[in-house]
Amino acid sequence: MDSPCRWKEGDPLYRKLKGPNQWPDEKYIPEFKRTLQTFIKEMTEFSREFVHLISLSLELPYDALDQFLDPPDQQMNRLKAKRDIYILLLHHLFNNFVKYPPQDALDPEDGIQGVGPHKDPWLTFLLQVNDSLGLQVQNHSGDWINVPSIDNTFVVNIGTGLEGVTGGVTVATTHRVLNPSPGSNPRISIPFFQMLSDEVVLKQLDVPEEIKKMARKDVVSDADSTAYREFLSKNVGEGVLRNRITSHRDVGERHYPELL
Ligand SMILES: O=C(O)CCC(=O)C(=O)O
Ligand SMILES: [Fe+2]
Repeated sequence: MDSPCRWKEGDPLYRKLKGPNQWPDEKYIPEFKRTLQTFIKEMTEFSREFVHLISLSLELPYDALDQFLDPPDQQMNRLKAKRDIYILLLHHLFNNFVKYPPQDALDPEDGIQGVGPHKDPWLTFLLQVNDSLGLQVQNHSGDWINVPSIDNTFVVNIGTGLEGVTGGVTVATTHRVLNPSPGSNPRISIPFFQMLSDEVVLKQLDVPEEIKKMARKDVVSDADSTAYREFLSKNVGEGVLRNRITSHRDVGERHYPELL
């Protein structure tokens, strides 16, 4: 779970993208590391069961999607954190992770968009910790719909990789986050990303014809899907690296100029 950096001279560059977790000092946040390690372990097991349910609902063997994931004991999943979490944790204990301040607390130059329209890579399980609105999903007609927080409930986002391997039956969720309206509380969320194995090349599964017919052809999305095409032509590690350096060009120019 505490992934070491696996890259060594001569290895593909994408192996540099995974490194050890940066835990805050226990003296400031006692139990933080242990609590989160438990959370990640339980989410890893739960998300594994969840992909089995997706396979079964597509009338495939329960483990049909496992080939795209690392074995359970080596799988590295990802929680998203922002730096100010550590400060928040001192006050509220565990349940805070990504914080979206209300619009009136933002620098006007930064706009009100917490995260722009996009699709995730594979499967995301999102805990909305408090009830400040911000997350929106785009329906098939192109309208943006608020996603309210419901107690003890995960929001599950389907990603482009999963859409690709099911031949479009499980449509990737286009979503975005707006900062909460002026005067609201900050919005807090904990996204858990189930990660694909870097070494696999995604390929379409043999989904039965009568299920494949259910794939929608008329989906409107404000997010483009180039990442998905990358995933189908190269292994996942290459696709992720290329996607990161194009979405964060400044970082790409500094660390991977030869790839741009
Ligand atoms: O914070 C959220 O609620 C969603 C964040 C998100 O969409 C992402 O990190 O991919
Ligand atoms: Fe997302």
